[in-house]
Amino acid sequence: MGKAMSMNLLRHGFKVTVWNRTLSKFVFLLCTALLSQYLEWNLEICVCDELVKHGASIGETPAAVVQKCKYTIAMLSDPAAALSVVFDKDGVLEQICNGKGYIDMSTVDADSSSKICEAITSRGGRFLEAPVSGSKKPAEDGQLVILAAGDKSLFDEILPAFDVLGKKSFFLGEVGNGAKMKLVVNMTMGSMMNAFSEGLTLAGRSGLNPQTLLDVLDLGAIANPMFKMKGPTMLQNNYSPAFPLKHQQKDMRLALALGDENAISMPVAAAANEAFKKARSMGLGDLDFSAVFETLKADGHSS
Ligand SMILES: NC(=O)C1=CN([C@@H]2O[C@H](COP(=O)(O)OP(=O)(O)OC[C@H]3O[C@@H](n4cnc5c(N)ncnc54)[C@H](OP(=O)(O)O)[C@@H]3O)[C@@H](O)[C@H]2O)C=CC1
Ligand SMILES: O=CC(=O)O
Repeated sequence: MGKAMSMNLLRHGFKVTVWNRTLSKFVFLLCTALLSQYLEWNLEICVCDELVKHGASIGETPAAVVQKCKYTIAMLSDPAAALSVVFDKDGVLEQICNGKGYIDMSTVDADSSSKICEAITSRGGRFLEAPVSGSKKPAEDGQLVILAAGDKSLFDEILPAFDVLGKKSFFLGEVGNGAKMKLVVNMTMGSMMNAFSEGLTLAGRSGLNPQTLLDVLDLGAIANPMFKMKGPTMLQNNYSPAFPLKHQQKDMRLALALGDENAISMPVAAAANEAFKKARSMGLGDLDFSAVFETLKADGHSS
């Protein structure tokens, strides 16, 4: 996601400095690779190297990026990564100060976002959480839906960048609201994906053509872009990752924790989370979240 979003900003004339944890790993590995000739290490340069070809500069650490830039955008896997990039050595806090803005677009829980906000603002910086809805393709096409909350003045200043990254930016008020909105959306999406997988499996096992099911669904009241896009690839057992399953399971887990805090019973989401956990235990975590379909195949045929 970070790569697609950076590429988009570059295409639209923004000056971009990038940092990725793997790049620092690569710098170290390259020296060793000269001796050991492990070719796969050369692949590791891709994430940032391609961006550099399109005009990006490289920051050696998160702190170096913040030092150089007025606005820093983070797009990281989960709460642990988001916290680490801010609080750890060479992290954002070492350079954030008055006049600088930090925008975290990762999907995290409201508590982690609030912790980051407090740390940034206590050093004089401004903070916005801005998780996004939409996957790799919408990120490449600048069609994300941005769910921002926090510092309104920072939101207004960063809007030209959001307008490039997304098709619509919502400002949802105080920090935490963007994180919560994103988790509610992905909890719904994850539950839908499981119902869809069960429908495809039931159709196939009961003697119907699953392709015909896709056509029927697409003409009715529950037609939606996700079924339309994922259905055909799922029927081909193609789970090339757009939204990694491990991240969908993380979002289910965080949404269930939000339900817990608010005493909301969510049996459907809880069952969906179990299915995603099962998929992870089957080694499918790095595939697209639609690979949860495979958990039903693993159950075997009934007579
Ligand atoms: N893919 C999608 O369709 C969408 C994803 N999202 C959300 O966006 C975020 C990013 O998703 P996506 O790009 O798909 O995920 P990826 O797994 O492709 O990328 C995760 C990034 O986080 C970095 N990272 C992980 N742990 C750490 C750490 N401890 N310290 C520093 N960096 C770390 C990784 O670095 P490294 O390369 O070194 O591993 C990588 O750059 C997630 O929160 C996800 O839920 C939101 C909408 C859509
Ligand atoms: O978070 C994933 C998405 O597709 O949105």
